[in-house]
Amino acid sequence: MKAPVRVAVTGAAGQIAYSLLFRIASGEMLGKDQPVILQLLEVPFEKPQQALKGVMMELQDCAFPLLTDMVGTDDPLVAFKDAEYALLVGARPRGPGMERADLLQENAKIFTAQGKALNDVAHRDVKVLVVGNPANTNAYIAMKSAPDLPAKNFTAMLRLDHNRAASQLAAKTGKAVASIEKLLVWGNHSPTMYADYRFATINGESVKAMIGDEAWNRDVFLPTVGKRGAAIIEARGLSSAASAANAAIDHMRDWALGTNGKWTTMGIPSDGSYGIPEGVMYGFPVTCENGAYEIVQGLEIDEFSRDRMNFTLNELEEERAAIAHLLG
Ligand SMILES: NC(=O)c1ccc[n+]([C@@H]2O[C@H](COP(=O)([O-])OP(=O)(O)OC[C@H]3O[C@@H](n4cnc5c(N)ncnc54)[C@H](O)[C@@H]3O)[C@@H](O)[C@H]2O)c1
Ligand SMILES: O=C(O)C[C@H](O)C(=O)O
Repeated sequence: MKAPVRVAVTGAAGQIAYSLLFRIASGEMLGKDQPVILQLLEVPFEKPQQALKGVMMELQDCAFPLLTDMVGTDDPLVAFKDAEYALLVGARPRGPGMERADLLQENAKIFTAQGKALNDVAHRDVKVLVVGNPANTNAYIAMKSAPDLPAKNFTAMLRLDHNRAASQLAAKTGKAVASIEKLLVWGNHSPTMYADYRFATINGESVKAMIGDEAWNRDVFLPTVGKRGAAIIEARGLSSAASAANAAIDHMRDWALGTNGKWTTMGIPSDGSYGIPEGVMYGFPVTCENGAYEIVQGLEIDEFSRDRMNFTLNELEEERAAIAHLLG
Protein backbone atom coordinates (compact mmCIF):
# COMPACT_ATOMS: atom_id res chain seq x y z
CA MET A 1 0.00 0.00 0.00
CA LYS A 2 1.31 3.46 -0.91
CA ALA A 3 1.78 6.10 1.81
CA PRO A 4 -1.09 8.62 1.90
CA VAL A 5 -0.60 12.01 0.24
CA ARG A 6 -2.03 15.27 1.54
CA VAL A 7 -4.50 16.99 -0.77
CA ALA A 8 -5.58 20.52 0.15
CA VAL A 9 -8.85 21.89 -1.25
CA THR A 10 -10.04 25.45 -0.64
CA GLY A 11 -13.65 26.55 -0.88
CA ALA A 12 -14.43 23.14 0.54
CA ALA A 13 -18.06 23.93 1.41
CA GLY A 14 -18.80 25.42 -2.01
CA GLN A 15 -20.63 23.91 -4.95
CA ILE A 16 -17.59 22.79 -6.98
CA ALA A 17 -16.06 21.15 -3.92
CA TYR A 18 -19.26 19.22 -3.37
CA SER A 19 -18.70 17.53 -6.75
CA LEU A 20 -14.94 17.30 -6.30
CA LEU A 21 -14.12 15.97 -2.84
CA PHE A 22 -15.96 12.67 -3.17
CA ARG A 23 -14.17 11.88 -6.41
CA ILE A 24 -10.75 12.67 -4.95
CA ALA A 25 -11.54 10.47 -1.95
CA SER A 26 -12.69 7.61 -4.19
CA GLY A 27 -9.38 7.58 -6.09
CA GLU A 28 -10.50 9.09 -9.38
CA MET A 29 -7.83 11.78 -9.25
CA LEU A 30 -4.67 10.05 -8.06
CA GLY A 31 -5.48 6.41 -8.70
CA LYS A 32 -7.29 3.59 -6.96
CA ASP A 33 -4.09 2.61 -5.11
CA GLN A 34 -3.29 6.04 -3.67
CA PRO A 35 -4.61 6.81 -0.15
CA VAL A 36 -5.31 10.49 0.53
CA ILE A 37 -5.62 12.86 3.48
CA LEU A 38 -8.01 15.72 2.71
CA GLN A 39 -7.11 19.13 4.18
CA LEU A 40 -10.13 21.36 3.70
CA LEU A 41 -10.13 25.14 3.92
CA GLU A 42 -13.13 27.44 4.33
CA VAL A 43 -13.55 31.05 5.41
CA PRO A 44 -13.76 31.70 9.16
CA PHE A 45 -17.51 32.32 9.34
CA GLU A 46 -20.07 30.23 11.12
CA LYS A 47 -22.21 29.25 8.14
CA PRO A 48 -19.47 27.95 5.79
CA GLN A 49 -17.67 26.28 8.70
CA GLN A 50 -20.92 24.57 9.68
CA ALA A 51 -21.52 23.52 6.06
CA LEU A 52 -17.96 22.18 5.88
CA LYS A 53 -18.66 20.00 8.92
CA GLY A 54 -21.65 18.57 7.07
CA VAL A 55 -19.57 17.80 3.97
CA MET A 56 -16.99 16.05 6.15
CA MET A 57 -19.75 14.00 7.80
CA GLU A 58 -20.87 12.89 4.35
CA LEU A 59 -17.31 12.03 3.32
CA GLN A 60 -17.07 9.93 6.45
CA ASP A 61 -20.38 8.23 5.65
CA CYS A 62 -19.04 7.10 2.27
CA ALA A 63 -16.45 4.95 4.09
CA PHE A 64 -13.98 5.45 1.23
CA PRO A 65 -11.15 2.94 1.70
CA LEU A 66 -8.61 5.46 0.32
CA LEU A 67 -9.58 8.34 2.63
CA THR A 68 -7.28 7.79 5.57
CA ASP A 69 -7.82 11.11 7.34
CA MET A 70 -9.23 14.61 6.90
CA VAL A 71 -9.07 17.98 8.54
CA GLY A 72 -11.37 20.98 8.21
CA THR A 73 -9.93 24.40 9.03
CA ASP A 74 -10.13 28.15 8.49
CA ASP A 75 -6.33 28.50 8.60
CA PRO A 76 -4.38 28.24 5.30
CA LEU A 77 -1.26 27.24 7.25
CA VAL A 78 -3.10 24.15 8.49
CA ALA A 79 -4.77 23.37 5.16
CA PHE A 80 -1.54 23.61 3.12
CA LYS A 81 0.81 21.96 5.63
CA ASP A 82 2.90 19.38 3.71
CA ALA A 83 0.28 19.30 0.92
CA GLU A 84 1.50 17.59 -2.26
CA TYR A 85 -1.60 18.69 -4.16
CA ALA A 86 -3.49 21.94 -3.67
CA LEU A 87 -6.72 22.72 -5.49
CA LEU A 88 -7.52 26.39 -4.99
CA VAL A 89 -11.23 26.55 -5.66
CA GLY A 90 -12.34 29.00 -2.98
CA ALA A 91 -13.22 32.39 -4.42
CA ARG A 92 -16.27 34.38 -5.18
CA PRO A 93 -18.01 33.10 -8.35
CA ARG A 94 -19.57 35.52 -10.82
CA GLY A 95 -23.30 35.89 -11.13
CA PRO A 96 -25.51 36.77 -14.11
CA GLY A 97 -24.25 39.79 -16.08
CA MET A 98 -20.73 39.76 -14.59
CA GLU A 99 -17.49 39.06 -16.47
CA ARG A 100 -14.80 36.95 -14.80
CA ALA A 101 -12.54 40.03 -14.77
CA ASP A 102 -15.05 41.73 -12.43
CA LEU A 103 -13.85 39.33 -9.75
CA LEU A 104 -10.24 40.39 -10.13
CA GLN A 105 -9.66 42.77 -7.21
CA GLU A 106 -11.84 40.86 -4.80
CA ASN A 107 -10.22 37.51 -5.41
CA ALA A 108 -6.65 38.75 -5.88
CA LYS A 109 -6.23 39.29 -2.14
CA ILE A 110 -7.18 35.68 -1.43
CA PHE A 111 -4.50 34.35 -3.77
CA THR A 112 -1.75 36.60 -2.42
CA ALA A 113 -2.40 35.23 1.08
CA GLN A 114 -2.72 31.63 -0.08
CA GLY A 115 0.42 31.83 -2.23
CA LYS A 116 2.34 33.01 0.83
CA ALA A 117 0.91 30.20 2.96
CA LEU A 118 1.83 27.60 0.32
CA ASN A 119 5.30 29.11 0.21
CA ASP A 120 5.64 28.69 3.96
CA VAL A 121 4.25 25.23 4.64
CA ALA A 122 3.43 23.16 1.54
CA HIS A 123 5.50 20.22 0.30
CA ARG A 124 8.28 21.61 -1.95
CA ASP A 125 6.91 19.64 -4.93
CA VAL A 126 3.32 20.69 -4.35
CA LYS A 127 1.22 20.68 -7.51
CA VAL A 128 -1.12 23.67 -7.41
CA LEU A 129 -4.22 24.02 -9.56
CA VAL A 130 -6.13 27.30 -9.45
CA VAL A 131 -9.83 26.98 -10.31
CA GLY A 132 -11.17 30.17 -8.67
CA ASN A 133 -11.69 32.94 -11.22
CA PRO A 134 -10.09 34.76 -12.88
CA ALA A 135 -8.12 31.51 -12.77
CA ASN A 136 -5.03 32.45 -14.82
CA THR A 137 -4.35 35.68 -13.00
CA ASN A 138 -5.11 34.17 -9.59
CA ALA A 139 -2.60 31.42 -10.37
CA TYR A 140 -0.09 34.07 -11.42
CA ILE A 141 -0.64 35.95 -8.14
CA ALA A 142 -0.22 32.76 -6.07
CA MET A 143 2.96 31.87 -7.99
CA LYS A 144 4.45 35.34 -7.47
CA SER A 145 3.54 35.21 -3.77
CA ALA A 146 5.46 31.94 -3.34
CA PRO A 147 9.05 32.80 -4.33
CA ASP A 148 10.53 29.73 -2.60
CA LEU A 149 8.48 27.26 -4.64
CA PRO A 150 9.27 26.47 -8.29
CA ALA A 151 7.08 28.57 -10.60
CA LYS A 152 6.24 25.47 -12.64
CA ASN A 153 4.28 24.10 -9.64
CA PHE A 154 1.53 26.66 -10.28
CA THR A 155 -1.13 26.02 -12.91
CA ALA A 156 -4.53 27.37 -13.91
CA MET A 157 -7.54 25.43 -15.12
CA LEU A 158 -8.11 25.57 -18.88
CA ARG A 159 -9.29 21.97 -18.93
CA LEU A 160 -12.97 22.86 -18.79
CA ASP A 161 -12.55 24.88 -22.00
CA HIS A 162 -10.63 21.98 -23.52
CA ASN A 163 -13.36 19.49 -22.60
CA ARG A 164 -16.09 21.84 -23.84
CA ALA A 165 -14.27 22.22 -27.16
CA ALA A 166 -13.90 18.45 -27.50
CA SER A 167 -17.62 17.91 -26.92
CA GLN A 168 -18.58 20.56 -29.49
CA LEU A 169 -16.31 18.90 -32.07
CA ALA A 170 -17.75 15.48 -31.27
CA ALA A 171 -21.26 16.82 -31.79
CA LYS A 172 -20.30 18.54 -35.05
CA THR A 173 -18.53 15.53 -36.57
CA GLY A 174 -20.82 12.86 -35.09
CA LYS A 175 -17.75 11.03 -33.73
CA ALA A 176 -16.99 9.81 -30.21
CA VAL A 177 -15.53 12.47 -27.94
CA ALA A 178 -12.87 10.00 -26.77
CA SER A 179 -11.56 9.64 -30.32
CA ILE A 180 -10.46 13.31 -30.53
CA GLU A 181 -6.74 13.92 -30.13
CA LYS A 182 -4.37 16.87 -30.50
CA LEU A 183 -6.88 19.52 -29.49
CA LEU A 184 -5.69 22.53 -27.53
CA VAL A 185 -6.79 25.82 -26.04
CA TRP A 186 -4.50 28.85 -25.98
CA GLY A 187 -4.55 31.64 -23.44
CA ASN A 188 -6.91 32.86 -20.75
CA HIS A 189 -9.85 31.04 -19.18
CA SER A 190 -12.23 33.69 -20.49
CA PRO A 191 -14.23 34.34 -23.67
CA THR A 192 -10.95 35.46 -25.31
CA MET A 193 -9.44 31.94 -25.13
CA TYR A 194 -8.61 30.35 -28.47
CA ALA A 195 -9.70 26.73 -28.85
CA ASP A 196 -7.58 25.47 -31.75
CA TYR A 197 -8.53 22.32 -33.66
CA ARG A 198 -6.19 22.82 -36.63
CA PHE A 199 -4.03 19.87 -35.51
CA ALA A 200 -6.84 17.76 -34.06
CA THR A 201 -7.45 14.25 -35.38
CA ILE A 202 -10.17 11.63 -35.06
CA ASN A 203 -8.86 8.13 -35.74
CA GLY A 204 -5.89 9.76 -37.46
CA GLU A 205 -7.99 11.95 -39.79
CA SER A 206 -7.85 15.74 -39.71
CA VAL A 207 -10.80 17.30 -37.85
CA LYS A 208 -10.26 20.57 -39.72
CA ALA A 209 -10.60 18.80 -43.08
CA MET A 210 -13.59 16.83 -41.81
CA ILE A 211 -15.41 20.03 -40.82
CA GLY A 212 -14.05 22.17 -43.67
CA ASP A 213 -15.93 25.26 -42.56
CA GLU A 214 -13.90 28.26 -41.38
CA ALA A 215 -17.05 30.32 -40.82
CA TRP A 216 -18.33 27.68 -38.37
CA ASN A 217 -15.02 27.82 -36.53
CA ARG A 218 -15.11 31.60 -36.24
CA ASP A 219 -18.81 32.30 -35.83
CA VAL A 220 -20.14 29.26 -33.99
CA PHE A 221 -17.45 27.08 -32.40
CA LEU A 222 -15.24 29.75 -30.80
CA PRO A 223 -18.11 31.86 -29.38
CA THR A 224 -19.91 28.73 -28.12
CA VAL A 225 -16.88 27.45 -26.22
CA GLY A 226 -15.83 30.94 -25.09
CA LYS A 227 -19.26 31.85 -23.71
CA ARG A 228 -20.20 28.45 -22.34
CA GLY A 229 -19.61 29.50 -18.73
CA ALA A 230 -22.04 32.41 -19.14
CA ALA A 231 -24.59 30.16 -20.87
CA ILE A 232 -24.53 27.83 -17.89
CA ILE A 233 -24.91 30.70 -15.41
CA GLU A 234 -27.86 31.91 -17.48
CA ALA A 235 -29.49 28.48 -17.49
CA ARG A 236 -28.75 27.37 -13.92
CA GLY A 237 -28.57 30.70 -12.13
CA LEU A 238 -25.27 29.37 -10.76
CA SER A 239 -21.88 28.86 -12.36
CA SER A 240 -20.80 25.44 -13.62
CA ALA A 241 -19.91 23.10 -10.79
CA ALA A 242 -19.93 19.39 -11.67
CA SER A 243 -18.22 19.99 -15.03
CA ALA A 244 -15.67 22.27 -13.34
CA ALA A 245 -14.94 19.63 -10.71
CA ASN A 246 -14.62 17.03 -13.45
CA ALA A 247 -12.11 19.21 -15.30
CA ALA A 248 -10.11 19.69 -12.09
CA ILE A 249 -9.95 15.92 -11.64
CA ASP A 250 -8.84 15.50 -15.28
CA HIS A 251 -6.16 18.20 -14.94
CA MET A 252 -4.63 16.81 -11.74
CA ARG A 253 -4.89 13.16 -12.80
CA ASP A 254 -3.10 13.83 -16.09
CA TRP A 255 -0.42 15.91 -14.37
CA ALA A 256 0.19 13.29 -11.67
CA LEU A 257 -0.27 10.09 -13.65
CA GLY A 258 0.65 11.16 -17.20
CA THR A 259 -1.11 11.42 -20.57
CA ASN A 260 0.63 8.55 -22.40
CA GLY A 261 1.89 10.93 -25.06
CA LYS A 262 -1.54 12.48 -25.66
CA TRP A 263 -1.99 16.23 -25.70
CA THR A 264 -4.07 18.13 -23.22
CA THR A 265 -4.37 21.79 -22.19
CA MET A 266 -3.02 23.33 -19.00
CA GLY A 267 -2.65 26.95 -17.93
CA ILE A 268 1.05 27.17 -17.04
CA PRO A 269 3.70 29.88 -16.64
CA SER A 270 5.08 30.47 -20.12
CA ASP A 271 8.72 29.61 -20.79
CA GLY A 272 8.67 31.92 -23.80
CA SER A 273 7.35 29.26 -26.20
CA TYR A 274 5.27 30.48 -29.14
CA GLY A 275 6.26 34.08 -28.41
CA ILE A 276 4.25 34.21 -25.17
CA PRO A 277 6.29 36.29 -22.70
CA GLU A 278 7.95 34.30 -19.95
CA GLY A 279 5.94 33.99 -16.74
CA VAL A 280 2.51 34.74 -18.23
CA MET A 281 0.02 32.11 -17.02
CA TYR A 282 -1.27 30.93 -20.39
CA GLY A 283 -3.11 27.92 -21.80
CA PHE A 284 -0.67 25.71 -23.74
CA PRO A 285 -0.82 22.26 -25.33
CA VAL A 286 1.12 19.89 -23.07
CA THR A 287 1.92 16.25 -22.54
CA CYS A 288 2.55 14.92 -19.03
CA GLU A 289 4.94 12.23 -17.86
CA ASN A 290 6.45 11.30 -14.48
CA GLY A 291 4.59 14.10 -12.70
CA ALA A 292 5.82 16.85 -15.04
CA TYR A 293 4.25 18.66 -17.98
CA GLU A 294 5.99 19.66 -21.18
CA ILE A 295 4.78 22.10 -23.85
CA VAL A 296 4.11 20.56 -27.27
CA GLN A 297 6.59 22.33 -29.54
CA GLY A 298 6.86 23.06 -33.24
CA LEU A 299 3.22 23.88 -34.07
CA GLU A 300 2.76 26.26 -36.95
CA ILE A 301 1.05 29.51 -36.01
CA ASP A 302 -0.88 31.07 -38.91
CA GLU A 303 -2.06 34.67 -39.04
CA PHE A 304 -5.57 34.01 -37.68
CA SER A 305 -4.11 32.00 -34.79
CA ARG A 306 -1.48 34.63 -33.99
CA ASP A 307 -4.21 37.30 -33.81
CA ARG A 308 -6.30 35.16 -31.49
CA MET A 309 -3.30 34.24 -29.34
CA ASN A 310 -2.32 37.90 -29.01
CA PHE A 311 -5.89 38.94 -28.20
CA THR A 312 -6.11 36.57 -25.21
CA LEU A 313 -2.52 37.45 -24.23
CA ASN A 314 -3.41 41.16 -24.16
CA GLU A 315 -6.26 40.45 -21.76
CA LEU A 316 -3.88 38.58 -19.45
CA GLU A 317 -1.39 41.44 -19.59
CA GLU A 318 -4.18 43.87 -18.66
CA GLU A 319 -5.25 41.69 -15.74
CA ARG A 320 -1.64 41.47 -14.61
CA ALA A 321 -1.28 45.26 -14.72
CA ALA A 322 -4.48 45.67 -12.71
CA ILE A 323 -3.16 43.60 -9.80
CA ALA A 324 0.53 44.60 -10.00
CA HIS A 325 0.15 46.88 -6.94
CA LEU A 326 -0.77 43.87 -4.79
CA LEU A 327 2.48 42.07 -5.53
CA GLY A 328 4.69 44.78 -4.09
N1 LIG B 1 -11.50 27.73 -14.02
C1 LIG B 1 -12.71 27.24 -14.30
O1 LIG B 1 -12.89 26.59 -15.33
C2 LIG B 1 -13.87 27.45 -13.37
C3 LIG B 1 -15.08 26.80 -13.61
C4 LIG B 1 -16.15 26.98 -12.74
C5 LIG B 1 -16.03 27.86 -11.66
N2 LIG B 1 -14.85 28.49 -11.45
C6 LIG B 1 -14.66 29.38 -10.29
O2 LIG B 1 -14.46 28.56 -9.13
C7 LIG B 1 -14.75 29.35 -7.97
C8 LIG B 1 -15.61 28.57 -7.00
O3 LIG B 1 -16.89 28.34 -7.57
P1 LIG B 1 -18.08 27.67 -6.74
O4 LIG B 1 -19.22 27.57 -7.69
O5 LIG B 1 -17.62 26.46 -6.01
O6 LIG B 1 -18.39 28.84 -5.72
P2 LIG B 1 -19.14 28.74 -4.30
O7 LIG B 1 -19.48 30.15 -3.92
O8 LIG B 1 -20.22 27.72 -4.33
O9 LIG B 1 -17.99 28.20 -3.36
C9 LIG B 1 -16.85 28.93 -3.11
C10 LIG B 1 -16.48 28.63 -1.67
O10 LIG B 1 -15.22 29.23 -1.45
C11 LIG B 1 -15.23 29.74 -0.14
N3 LIG B 1 -14.17 30.73 -0.04
C12 LIG B 1 -14.19 32.02 -0.41
N4 LIG B 1 -13.03 32.61 -0.09
C13 LIG B 1 -12.25 31.66 0.46
C14 LIG B 1 -10.94 31.65 1.00
N5 LIG B 1 -10.22 32.77 1.05
N6 LIG B 1 -10.46 30.50 1.49
C15 LIG B 1 -11.19 29.39 1.49
N7 LIG B 1 -12.44 29.31 1.00
C16 LIG B 1 -12.96 30.45 0.49
C17 LIG B 1 -16.63 30.29 0.05
O11 LIG B 1 -16.97 30.42 1.44
C18 LIG B 1 -17.47 29.23 -0.66
O12 LIG B 1 -17.91 28.22 0.22
C19 LIG B 1 -15.35 30.63 -8.51
O13 LIG B 1 -14.34 31.62 -8.57
C20 LIG B 1 -15.79 30.27 -9.91
O14 LIG B 1 -15.88 31.39 -10.75
C21 LIG B 1 -13.78 28.30 -12.27
O1 LIG C 1 -17.90 31.26 -16.28
C1 LIG C 1 -17.77 31.27 -15.06
O2 LIG C 1 -17.81 32.30 -14.36
C2 LIG C 1 -17.56 29.95 -14.36
C3 LIG C 1 -16.52 29.17 -15.03
O3 LIG C 1 -15.35 29.90 -15.26
C4 LIG C 1 -16.99 28.52 -16.30
O4 LIG C 1 -16.30 28.65 -17.32
O5 LIG C 1 -18.02 27.83 -16.27
